[in-house]
Amino acid sequence: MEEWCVSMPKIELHAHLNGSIRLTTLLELAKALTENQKGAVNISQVEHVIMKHDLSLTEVFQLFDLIHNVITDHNTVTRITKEVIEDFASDNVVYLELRTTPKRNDSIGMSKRSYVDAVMEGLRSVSSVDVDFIPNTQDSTSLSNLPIITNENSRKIIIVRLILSIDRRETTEAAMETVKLALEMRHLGVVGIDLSGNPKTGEWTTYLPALKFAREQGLSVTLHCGEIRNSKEIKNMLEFHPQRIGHACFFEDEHWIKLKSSKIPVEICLTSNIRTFSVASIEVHHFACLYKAKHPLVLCTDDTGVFSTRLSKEYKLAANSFGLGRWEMLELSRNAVEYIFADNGVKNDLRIFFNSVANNMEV
Ligand SMILES: CNc1ncnc2c1ncn2[C@@H]1O[C@H](COP(=O)(O)O)[C@@H](O)[C@H]1O
Ligand SMILES: [Zn+2]
Repeated sequence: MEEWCVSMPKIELHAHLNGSIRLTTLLELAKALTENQKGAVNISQVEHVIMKHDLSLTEVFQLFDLIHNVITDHNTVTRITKEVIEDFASDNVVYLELRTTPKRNDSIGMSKRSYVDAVMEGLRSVSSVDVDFIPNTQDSTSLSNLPIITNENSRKIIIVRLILSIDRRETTEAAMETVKLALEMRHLGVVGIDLSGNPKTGEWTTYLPALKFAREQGLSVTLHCGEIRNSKEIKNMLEFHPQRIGHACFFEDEHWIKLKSSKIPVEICLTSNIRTFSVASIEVHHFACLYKAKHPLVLCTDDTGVFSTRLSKEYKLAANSFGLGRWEMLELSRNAVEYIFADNGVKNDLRIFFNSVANNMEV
């Protein structure tokens, strides 16, 4: 089962760059900080938090602060991007929407733009697999060259698009700057905007002007929605009708009704929800109910580093917990093609690709 989940081509639509850092890299970088830089970082604390199995949402956001204190300069951003892409590709993810919060740090001359440029440099510097990240003007991707069944010897190809995140700690102006940056960088593969960050912080309405502007300009929008109990926010977010939402853990009856009639696809992050106690146990996870109702769904990892997971593990967990067979898993993966933010050229190539995988599959 595990091997099958790895070999099956997959689509990842909810992965945060800094949360997907390799833990070995995080520790290496934390240890290499100079005494001066160490000021903000307590190494034994980093080690302690990394080793913990379950993390409350509060602890998760403390860990993100630690990670951000270690990943400060452009070269490090480039390095972790490269490693994250290699890790997703080795798990046979063929299409990845990677999201990250553009960060400004005046003391080292980092602007939101130069941060995203450093991410782009990371995409460019991957050499072990072919990375398709610049939208093609000829309406076709390198996927058309992909062998139908990936085997040991075939060279891997991964299509990567970027989503820029707004952190719930930011101001309306900072959010607007992120949206404008996304618009400027569309030709470089930026396809959407995400609202994330500690759900206990701030009001999502602070970002409404930026989110509305993004949508008016044709960017796709995904919102972290219902990570904590907040009935009014969930209701208003659904009324905004984003292209996708993430999590949907603390939904009440009226929210389920709204969600189901809206057909908004949900990015499901099983391990993340269990580890942060957002859902009591896998047996009662809302995946089962939405899957049964044939609601648009996509399995995602959220933060592979922080939650020690990979997309193949999420599929295996779903298969074991909800009794999905190989065919159902492939269908789940294939359906995600319909919810991607990239253009129709990419969508068509992925449809053709998954069709041939399905036609050649031995069940
Ligand atoms: C556990 N569930 C979650 N809920 C909300 N926001 C999350 C998150 N996981 C990650 N992030 C958001 O992504 C940032 C790290 O990646 P980047 O620095 O953007 O690459 C976190 O600081 C947080 O804002
Ligand atoms: Zn997330």
